[in-house]
Amino acid sequence: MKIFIKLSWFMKQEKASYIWGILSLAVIAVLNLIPPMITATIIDEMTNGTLTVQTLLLLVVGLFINAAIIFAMRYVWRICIFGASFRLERLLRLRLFEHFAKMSPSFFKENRVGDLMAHATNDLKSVQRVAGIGVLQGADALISGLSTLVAMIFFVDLKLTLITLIPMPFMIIGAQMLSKKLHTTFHKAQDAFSNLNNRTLESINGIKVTKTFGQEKEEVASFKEETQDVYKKNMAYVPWDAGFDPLIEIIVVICYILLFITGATMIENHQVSVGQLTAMVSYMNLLIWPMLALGFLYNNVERGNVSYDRIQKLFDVTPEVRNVKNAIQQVPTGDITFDVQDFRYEDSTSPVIDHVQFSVKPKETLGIVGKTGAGKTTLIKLLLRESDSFKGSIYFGDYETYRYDLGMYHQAFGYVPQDQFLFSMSIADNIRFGKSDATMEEVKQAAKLASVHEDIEGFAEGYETMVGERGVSLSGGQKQRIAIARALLLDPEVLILDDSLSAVDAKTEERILASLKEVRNNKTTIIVAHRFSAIKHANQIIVMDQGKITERGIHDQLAAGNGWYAEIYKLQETYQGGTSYES
Ligand SMILES: Nc1ncnc2c1ncn2[C@@H]1O[C@H](COP(=O)(O)OP(=O)(O)OP(=O)(O)O)[C@@H](O)[C@H]1O
Repeated sequence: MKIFIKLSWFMKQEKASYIWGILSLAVIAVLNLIPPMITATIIDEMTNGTLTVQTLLLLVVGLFINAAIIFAMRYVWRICIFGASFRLERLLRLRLFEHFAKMSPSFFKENRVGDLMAHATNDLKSVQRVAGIGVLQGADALISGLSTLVAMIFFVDLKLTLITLIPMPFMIIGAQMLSKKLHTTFHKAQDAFSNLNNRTLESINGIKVTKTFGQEKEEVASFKEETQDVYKKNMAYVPWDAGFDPLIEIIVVICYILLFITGATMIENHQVSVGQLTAMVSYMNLLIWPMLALGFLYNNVERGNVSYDRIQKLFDVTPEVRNVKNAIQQVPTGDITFDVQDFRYEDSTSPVIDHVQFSVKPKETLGIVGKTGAGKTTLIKLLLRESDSFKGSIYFGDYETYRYDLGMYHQAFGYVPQDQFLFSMSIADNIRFGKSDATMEEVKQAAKLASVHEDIEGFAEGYETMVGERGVSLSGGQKQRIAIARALLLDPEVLILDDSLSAVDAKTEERILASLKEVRNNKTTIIVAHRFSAIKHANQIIVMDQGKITERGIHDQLAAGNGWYAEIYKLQETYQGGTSYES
C-alpha cells in the first residue's frame, strides 16, 4: 500500500474530492443495506398477515427515495474520485512532457522513444488507476464489505453469516490470482499488437524499398510470423478470461447452498424468519463486489507502485544542461569567441573537438567545411549549448555561454539542422513555429527570402497546405527551404545553416545566399556546407578534420593554397554545379 503514501501529496491536494467521494461511497454502502431490510419486513408482515396498505405504500416510497439518493451519490463519487484520478494523470503527463522538453539529446539516445511513450501511456494509466479505481476498490472493500457484514450479523444472524461466508476467502484469492494472469496475458497480447502496428507502418512506409529489392515474399513471411504471434498471445488470454466468471459463480453458488441448507434448518428452528433469509440472499449479492474489489485491489496497487517508481526514475534524471544560479536574463548579442580544447561524447575515445579556436563578429558569415565526421555539427551543438561540459570557453558577447538563462540564450539563434523536421500542420504554421504571432505578410516575406514562396503558391491550398502524413508530399529541397524560412522569420542574432542547402539546385542556392547577404548584413551567419559554393562568400572559412581546424581563411586564399580545401574545390569545379564531396 506504499503507493498511497507516495501519492499522498496529490491526495492532500485533492482532499475535498476524495473526502466527498468516499463519503458518498459510505452513504451508498449504508443505503444499500436498507432495501433487503424493507423486503424482509414486507415478506414477514405478509407471512404474518399484518401488512397494511399504508405500511406497504410507506415502504415502497422509502425504497424509491433510497434508490434516488443512491443514484445521486453514485454520480457524486464518480465525479469526485475518477475526476481527481484524471487530474492526476493530466498533471503527471504534463510534468513528464515538460521534463522531456528539458532533456538533452543524450537522454533520448539512452531512452528509446517507444519506452518513453510507454511511460507516458501505460505507466501513467496504472498510476491513474490507483488514484481512481484503486481508491474505489479500497473504499468499497472496507466500507461496503464491513457494513454488509455488520448488517448480516445484526439484522440476520452471526452463525448463518459465518457458515455462508466460508467460501468467500477463496473468491478473494481467486480474483487476485486471475486478475494478475489476465493482466499479464492481456498486456502481452497488447504489446504484440502494438509491435504488429509498428511493423505494418514500417512495411508500408518502406514498401518502395521492399519492391525495389524484390523482398515482397520475405516481407509477407515475416509479417505472417508477427500476426501468428498476436494470435497466440490473444489465445493465451482467452482461458483466463473464460475462467473468471465461472470461478466466481461456483463460489457464489457454494455460498448459496450453504446459506439455504443452514437457513432452512434455522427457519425450522425459528432462529431466523423467511424475510431474514431473503435479506441474507440480497446481502450475499451485495458482498460479492467488495470481495472481488479486495482481490483486484492488490494487483492494481502493485502495478501502480511499480509504474510510479518508473516514472519517478525519469523525473530523477536531471537535464545535462541547466541554468546556473543567477543566470543572465538577457538575449546575447555581440562577438562569439569559441575556444574549446577538448570535447568528447560519453562514448568517444578521442576528442571530437580538439583545440578549436575562432571568433565571429556580428555582420560576419562564418563558413565551416570538412570531411564527414570531422566535428562540424558537434561544434554547432556546443554553440547551441546541447552540452556545457567541455574543456575551454565559449563567449557570446560579454559572458561565457553557460552563464545565460537557457531560454534567453536560445532566443539568439535561428537553427536549421541537417535533419530538419516539419510538423503535421500547415506550411504557414510550420514557418511561424518560433514566432506564433507572426503575420501572414511576415511568413510570406520569410518564404520569399528562402526562395520557397513560389513553390508554396503553387500548391492548391497555398500556405494553408498541410504538411505530414495526411498532407502534401514535399521534396527534400522544399522541406529545407521551409525550414530556412522558419529560421529567417525570427531574424535571429545568429543564423545557423547546418548543411541546409544540400538539396537545392545551384541557382536556388545562389538566390538564397543573395537574400541572406541582404537581410543579414548586421547579424552573424554560420553556414556548414559540403558544397563550397554555399560558403564562398563567407568572411571567414574554417576547415575541420578529426575535430581540429586544419585550414582557415577566405575562399580565394584557401582555393589558391595547396591544402584539402583547394583539392576539393578543384574537384567541385570540374563537376560543374558543385558536387558535394564525401572523401
Ligand atoms: N551523439 C553522439 N554521440 C557519440 N558520438 C557522436 C555523436 N554525434 C556525433 N558523434 C561522433 O562525433 C564525430 C563528429 O560528428 P559530427 O556529426 O560533429 O561530424 P560532422 O562533421 O558534422 O559530419 P557530417 O558532415 O557527416 O555531418 C563523429 O565521429 C560522430 O560519429
